Order: sequence, then C-alpha cells, then structure tokens
Amino acid sequence: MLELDIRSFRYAEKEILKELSFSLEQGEHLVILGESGGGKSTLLHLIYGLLPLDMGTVKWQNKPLLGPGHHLIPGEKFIKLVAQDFNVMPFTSVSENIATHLSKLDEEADKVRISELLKVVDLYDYKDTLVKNLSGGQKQRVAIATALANAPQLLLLDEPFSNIDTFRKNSLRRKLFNYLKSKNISCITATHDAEEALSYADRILMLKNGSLEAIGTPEEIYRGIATPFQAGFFSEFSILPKNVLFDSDSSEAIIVLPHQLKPSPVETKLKIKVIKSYFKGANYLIFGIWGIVEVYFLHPVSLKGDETIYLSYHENN
Ligand SMILES: Nc1ncnc2c1ncn2[C@@H]1O[C@H](COP(=O)(O)OP(=O)(O)OP(=O)(O)O)[C@@H](O)[C@H]1O
Repeated sequence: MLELDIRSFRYAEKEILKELSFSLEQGEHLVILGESGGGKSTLLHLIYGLLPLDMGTVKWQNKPLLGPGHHLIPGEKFIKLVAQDFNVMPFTSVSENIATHLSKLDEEADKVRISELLKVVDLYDYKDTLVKNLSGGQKQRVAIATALANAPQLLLLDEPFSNIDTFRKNSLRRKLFNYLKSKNISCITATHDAEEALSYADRILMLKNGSLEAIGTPEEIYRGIATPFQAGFFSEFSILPKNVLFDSDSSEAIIVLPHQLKPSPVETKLKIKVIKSYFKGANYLIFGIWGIVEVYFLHPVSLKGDETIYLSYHENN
C-alpha cells in the first residue's frame, strides 16, 4: 500500500503542492485529475523518487521511501514511471526495447512475455520495427510496454494516451487497465481527461492549485460536483437558483449539468431563449440564455436561434 502525506513541495520560491494526503491499495487505480500546470507530473515524480520531499512522506508497505538523495540512480525499482517525454531507445526495435527490461535468463520465457506485452499495447505487428520509425503515439505505447516488462508493483502514468488517436485509445485503455487489474498492479494516472477518469478509475483525486479538491469513486465525484472548477472538467454547465429549478425557498445558485435540464411540455420558471445548437453526435448541446444567465442543455434535435423553450430540472438523470 502507498501512503502519501505532502505538507508542502516547492520549486524554489513557488509552492506547487500543499496539504495533500491519500493512500492507495494494492491493485487500485487512482486517477489524478487536474488542470495543466496544476502539479500532476510533480506529484508523480515525488512518488517515484525523482524529487526530494522535505516537508512530507511517501511510504510503501509502511516504510518511508527516501528520495533521490539515497539512491545512485533516482527512482524506486518496484515503481515504473511512464513520463511525458517517454524514454525509449530509438535505434533498436520495439521488441529489443522491451527485452532490455527483462531478466534475459530464459530466452523462451522472455519471448512469451514480449509477445504478451506487445498484445496489451497493440504493437505486435511492429515488433521488429525500429522505434525511431514509429509515430509519437506508437512510441508512447512502447514506453508503456517497457514499463510493464519487469512487472512493477506500482505504475505511474503521466498523460499516457496524449498522443494516441481516439480509435486506438479506447481499445488500448481497456486492454491496459484490464491487464493491470489481472496482475494486481497499482496504478496512478495523471490526466486532464475527465471521461478517461470516469471510465477507468477506481477513485479520482481532483487537484486544484496543488491541493486536494475532492477524492472519491467516479460516481461520488460526478454526483458531488459542486463548484465551477469541478464541473469544468466534465462539460459546460449552468449556474441557476434553486427556487427556479424546483420548489424551494432558497435563491442559492447551484451547478447544473446539461443532461439535468430537459424540455418541459408545460410552462416552468426556466424560460430559455435559444442562442445556438452544437451537434454532439447522439444529441445537440443547446446554448441559451435565461435573462442574462447562460444555460446549457441537451436536446434530441437542433433548435433555431431566438426560439424559446421551457426547461425542467432532473437532479439524478
Ligand atoms: N523543474 C522545475 N522547476 C521549476 N518549476 C517547475 C519545474 N517543473 C515544473 N515546474 C512548474 O510547476 C508547476 C506544476 O508543473 P507540473 O508539470 O507538475 O504540472 P502538470 O499538472 O503535470 O501540468 P501538465 O498537465 O501541463 O503536464 C508548473 O507551474 C510548472 O511550470
């Protein structure tokens, strides 16, 4: 089990992470969701042991990890980090890149292992290709396979699918995260892709200005969205008073996601003037105004600008 307790971490004068504590069970997948520049990579580098943590502790199986000052080569052996500048050897083949991380004691066993990993990252057909001749996304997949070669106990993935097209990304994510579960490998993924976090995390940790904004299962995080910062990861949103949405004495404004507003066949307090419809495939995202307040909702067909429509609120839909 990983236990992390960061009081503060600074690069020179600038505090990047503060008051951040969490633990991770063996086999668990935690997704760190945060804005660009929010400290996600720094957090992974601290866990891996590339950066010194003077004000805080990182423990693995109850033992403190001592950081770069205590190792000749920084980084813990049982942890693998796939960094954004994925470290691959360009002038050797895909298979050789993976093989360098294997024991080389049993050639047959290594071959089987290489094939298994190539299938996880969908690169079997490229096993003899030189890495320099691969695309950015393919190199990223080689980096993931090499990180898995020596069966780490904890895998740290920094924006692991940033160079990979949507078509391949979906199948790769399913294969990779299923593989990690089947081998009981713990994983921490840093991303700003909320859809990825919802689909593949056991728990999500939202990071805001280097501090913990929220932590919980994907359902808890999504159903608990309470601030514009949190909502902003997932979709457009509206901020509307309770007494307009439902029977309430309160004029307090709350966050409303597009799918929570539906066209109403009867008049409601929420009469919207349509501004624009955006095609989203399965439906349209409609942007409208209620007075001067921006409102976003989903609709099965496109609506014309200046059209008016009544909406009703459905909290759990
Ligand atoms: N070596 C460094 N020295 C000084 N400042 C740094 C260093 N590395 C990162 N920073 C700063 O620390 C902050 C956090 O950076 P970090 O790379 O951890 O963010 P991130 O959430 O991973 O961002 P992204 O999603 O864009 O990769 C940024 O403001 C960055 O400029």
